Amino acid sequence: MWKVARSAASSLRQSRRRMSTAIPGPCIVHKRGTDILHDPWFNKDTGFPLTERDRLGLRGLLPPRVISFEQQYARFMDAYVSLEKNTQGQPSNIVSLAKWRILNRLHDRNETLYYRVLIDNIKNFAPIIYTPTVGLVCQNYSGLYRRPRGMYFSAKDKGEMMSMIYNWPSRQVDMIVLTDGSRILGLGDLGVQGIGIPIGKLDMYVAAAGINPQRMTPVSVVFHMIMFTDLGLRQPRLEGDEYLEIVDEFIEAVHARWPKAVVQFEDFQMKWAFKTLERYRNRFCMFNDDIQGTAGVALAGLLGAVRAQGRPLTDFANQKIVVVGAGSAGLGVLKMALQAVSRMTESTADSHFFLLDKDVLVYLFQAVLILCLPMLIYAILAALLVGLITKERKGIDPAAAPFAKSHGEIEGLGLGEGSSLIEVVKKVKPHVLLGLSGVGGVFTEQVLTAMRESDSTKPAIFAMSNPTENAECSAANAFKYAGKDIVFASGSPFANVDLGNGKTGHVNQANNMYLFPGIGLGSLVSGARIITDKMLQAAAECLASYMTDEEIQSGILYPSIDSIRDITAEVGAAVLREAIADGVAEGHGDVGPKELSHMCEEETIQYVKDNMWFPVYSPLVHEK
Ligand SMILES: NC(=O)c1ccc[n+]([C@@H]2O[C@H](COP(=O)([O-])OP(=O)(O)OC[C@H]3O[C@@H](n4cnc5c(N)ncnc54)[C@H](O)[C@@H]3O)[C@@H](O)[C@H]2O)c1
Ligand SMILES: O=C(O)C[C@H](O)C(=O)O
Ligand SMILES: [Mg+2]
Repeated sequence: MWKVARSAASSLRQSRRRMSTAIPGPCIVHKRGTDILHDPWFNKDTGFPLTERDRLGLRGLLPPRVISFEQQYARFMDAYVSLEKNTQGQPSNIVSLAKWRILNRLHDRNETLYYRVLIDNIKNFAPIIYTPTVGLVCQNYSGLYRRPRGMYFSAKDKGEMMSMIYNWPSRQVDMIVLTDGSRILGLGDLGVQGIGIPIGKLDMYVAAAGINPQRMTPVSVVFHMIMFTDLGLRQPRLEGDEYLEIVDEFIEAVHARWPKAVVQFEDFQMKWAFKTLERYRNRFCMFNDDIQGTAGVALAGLLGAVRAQGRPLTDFANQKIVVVGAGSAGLGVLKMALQAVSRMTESTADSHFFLLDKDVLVYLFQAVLILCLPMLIYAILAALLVGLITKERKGIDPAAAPFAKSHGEIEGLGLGEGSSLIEVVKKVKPHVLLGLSGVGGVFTEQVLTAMRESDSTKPAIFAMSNPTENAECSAANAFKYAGKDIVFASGSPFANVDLGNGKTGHVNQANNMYLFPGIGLGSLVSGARIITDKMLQAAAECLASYMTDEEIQSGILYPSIDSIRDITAEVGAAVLREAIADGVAEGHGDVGPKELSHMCEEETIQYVKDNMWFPVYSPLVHEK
């Protein structure tokens, strides 16, 4: 609480500095009177100057005293601090939802003020508007729903999408985050309630990348029934071609109206995540955040873990990495890691990656077991059937096949098909243990303790699953059982750990939030036709090189989220430069591809920064 109050004061000082340099241009508005007050984009609440009140027909509709932006800001922060005080001691879910509600009410009322407090206090507010609270919000979305935000497409809209797209009020849209709600964080299929995720991701786009909120759309495409959803259709999910036809129709409609919009696919279940990525990536400017954004963030962290051991980056090829969870994120990470190895050694034969997941047989047993056995027995049996993926495994997903171990590769270690996690860790002695399974606590005390025998001087534990309770282990347990010399990263935020003797176990947040805003922004301002592997690689390398050796030595692999706009500007510029080098940049607005290609590195960063929107009250000019 105290931290928020203190940072509010300093944020306000920073805000003033920024305001004094920025002269906001006028904003054309086609409405008057209460219509303006009810539009969060234009509304300034009590902040409308008297002359503007006269011009826009607002005189008498507001209390007479004009309250400055700074005062409004301070009042909001005071209310937030009071809420923290008043909810002290209450269960954390209740407190988090209360904080989300107060922010959401401001979002619904006055976007300029909302985004300013978000930008200035991103470290405190990211865990509320984004992971982990956003997961809780999605689970409770039907009850929390007050007013629409974003667009919704369902199976009933087949054949109508082209006209529906024109229902969106903004003429220009730059950024779309799309979900089908089928794999929301580690929480499963939440259907239409998953819309909370695109909303949270787009809030991060505004905060980190300065995407103008009037030029973005959160979208839910949902084609199914789910028991606890009040807001969705009560129908089975579409499958096969029927599903793809709908997504095809949606993406064609988007492209027809906004051909330069970047579309981010988010939280699709694995089969559709890969399928849609392959289907659209060479035709549209799109990417899948869970596969590609996560991969870049993980790779940056893994390279940091190599540096933390005092080894050259090329040693990455020798790192033994155990990945738990062969889903969209886990496979995305391994694919990018393998590309990095092949760049370093010109061969992938020597990579030392071990992948564990459920055997498909589990899925066959699942239905029977759930019906016949109590959940505890089911959980134990399911855990027993999770293990090392080898070429012996039947029905292996084609995307996982390149990482399946051959008998020859593992027999010397005494491992085989389905070897358990504890066996693998004990025998491989990995440098890195990385979880993207969505299952909380799979890095048990025994598994973490076995990491003490790692061949690394600084074993790395990445518990990347979200939200917090789905993390493979907590930060405290990681340091307690795996030792004080580990480097630790998690997808959801954990507090740093007090190691005693005045030492701190640093907690890194290995979350794709460090990359997706820069990938989206760099693609947008380069006018990229498509998003290539090299652009994604450039993003990851940029993030990896952001940290100093000193920081890395103290276990800090990622920058503080406080500097997310600067990071995003650099990542965006790296993506832009690679888009030019890769021949996919078509230019943005008045800036053509030739002009872009003549910019030096600093100029690209400045150009990206210049394209970032910053929330200030603009003078409103009424036009009929
Ligand atoms: N930190 C980040 O930036 C980030 C990014 C993407 C995804 N995630 C998180 O990672 C998790 C997985 O996401 P995904 O998109 O890969 O989901 P997914 O459903 O595609 O994959 C999860 C995989 O884990 C496997 N699995 C389940 N239980 C397991 C167990 N006990 N041991 C080993 N494997 C097991 C599943 O069979 C599946 O293959 C989610 O919790 C998600 O929130 C985090
Ligand atoms: O949403 C996040 O926090 C990261 C990631 O995209 C996820 O699906 O968990
Ligand atoms: Mg995601």
